[in-house]
Amino acid sequence: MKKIEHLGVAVKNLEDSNALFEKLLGEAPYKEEVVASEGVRTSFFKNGPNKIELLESLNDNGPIATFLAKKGEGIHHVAFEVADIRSEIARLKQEGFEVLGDEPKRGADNKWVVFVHPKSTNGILIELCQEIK
Ligand SMILES: CC[C@H](C(=O)O)C(=O)SCCNC(=O)CCNC(=O)[C@H](O)C(C)(C)COP(=O)(O)OP(=O)(O)OC[C@H]1O[C@@H](n2cnc3c(N)ncnc32)[C@H](O)[C@@H]1OP(=O)(O)O
Ligand SMILES: [Co+2]
Repeated sequence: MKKIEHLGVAVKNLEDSNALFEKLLGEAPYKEEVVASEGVRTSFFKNGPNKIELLESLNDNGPIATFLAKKGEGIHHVAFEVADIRSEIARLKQEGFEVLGDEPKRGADNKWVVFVHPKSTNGILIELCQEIK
């Protein structure tokens, strides 16, 4: 793992939360992006070397909708940047982590992504991200 790539925050309303985080961070989001495969609409804020990803659900049954229904708004996942996502998938599986899927999938912000189930990581949903060159 190279660094924390972003913190994912589940929100009910992206426009309201964009305005709130713009006040908090002192700058506007640098992008908004729909990731239909995940049923999410996202916005990204840079904060020095770090990023915050806000996620609103596009449907009533996707991961963000389920999370919001159960836990309300808040930190949803921690994403790590990796150099080689496929070798990280193999390594983590070997180490006994529950990696969700054998292959990376296309995520937001021009990344290949995969997730690790929170039950194998002390309750934190982990995302691995590799830049798509
Ligand atoms: C990819 C675009 C973008 C990007 O950055 O590129 C994103 O980040 S998209 C983010 C949204 N997509 C995902 O989260 C995909 C991975 N998540 C999943 O596959 C599911 O959410 C999963 C498997 C983690 C949970 O789904 P499930 O249907 O099992 O929901 P449950 O509510 O039954 O959860 C089971 C169990 O896990 C706990 N849980 C669920 N989500 C989280 C979470 N984000 N953080 C911590 N814990 C979580 C939940 O409370 C349940 O625990 P229990 O003790 O049984 O109540
Ligand atoms: Co993310």
